[in-house]
Amino acid sequence: MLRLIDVTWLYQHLPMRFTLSAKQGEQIAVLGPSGAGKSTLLNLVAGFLTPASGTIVIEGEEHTTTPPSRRPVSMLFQENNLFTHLTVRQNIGLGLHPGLKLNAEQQSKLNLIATTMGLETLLDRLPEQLSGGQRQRVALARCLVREQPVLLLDEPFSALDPALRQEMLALVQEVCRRQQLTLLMVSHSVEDAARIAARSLVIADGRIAWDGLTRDLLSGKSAVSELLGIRGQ
Ligand SMILES: Nc1ncnc2c1ncn2[C@@H]1O[C@H](COP(=O)(O)OP(=O)(O)OP(=O)(O)O)[C@@H](O)[C@H]1O
Repeated sequence: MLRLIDVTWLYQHLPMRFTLSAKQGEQIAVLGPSGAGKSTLLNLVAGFLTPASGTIVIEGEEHTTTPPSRRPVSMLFQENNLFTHLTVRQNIGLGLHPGLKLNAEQQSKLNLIATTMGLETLLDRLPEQLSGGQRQRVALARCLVREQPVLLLDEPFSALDPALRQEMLALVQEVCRRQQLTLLMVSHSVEDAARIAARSLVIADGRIAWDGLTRDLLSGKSAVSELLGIRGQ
């Protein structure tokens, strides 16, 4: 369970305020125009930004000022998620232990997630020896191996070609269902959002301008559809 109560963040020109409640295991797409505050919302939940006021509750505990590493949250960015001098195995291992001292149980957890994500033959490669899709797969594996209940994805697959993007979305959806993860995923594509999230938020000018069913957005019937460039039939 995730709750944001009047969480504010002040950039000089754009005060932002978010109130939001998500059930455990709920998948939510975060949509809206460029510069509206989508990444800011995720960064507040992850703890990379500390709110000026308001309250953040995750899994029944207040985390408004908890540092990112101590929040029950994993976050995946659009790019630059991996350490270039570390192998795939080490990059995933960082999700389990910052000093990479893994015990037997952690080692087997790492191997299991690598197999689930189809990375078992790539474990000794460096990121530069991987394709863009494989790199994001490794980054996602590092998030998932931490087994945190909240997963935040900030346009994670937008640099990938459409077929690979669909494949990654299907993978995320399956993992979220299996592990009952609460997902917030920023996307520029309502179609991508619809594949993975029944519920969407539309952020505009630092506020949640709309919160409802993704299919209502897609149909173009909602007042905010226009904001996303969707026209009703
Ligand atoms: N560190 C910062 N200092 C000042 N302003 C910032 C900072 N980071 C972001 N902003 C501004 O805050 C606003 C919201 O940024 P944010 O990155 O949350 O938007 P976004 O909806 O994720 O946009 P995009 O879709 O383009 O990634 C933008 O106007 C941005 O220029």
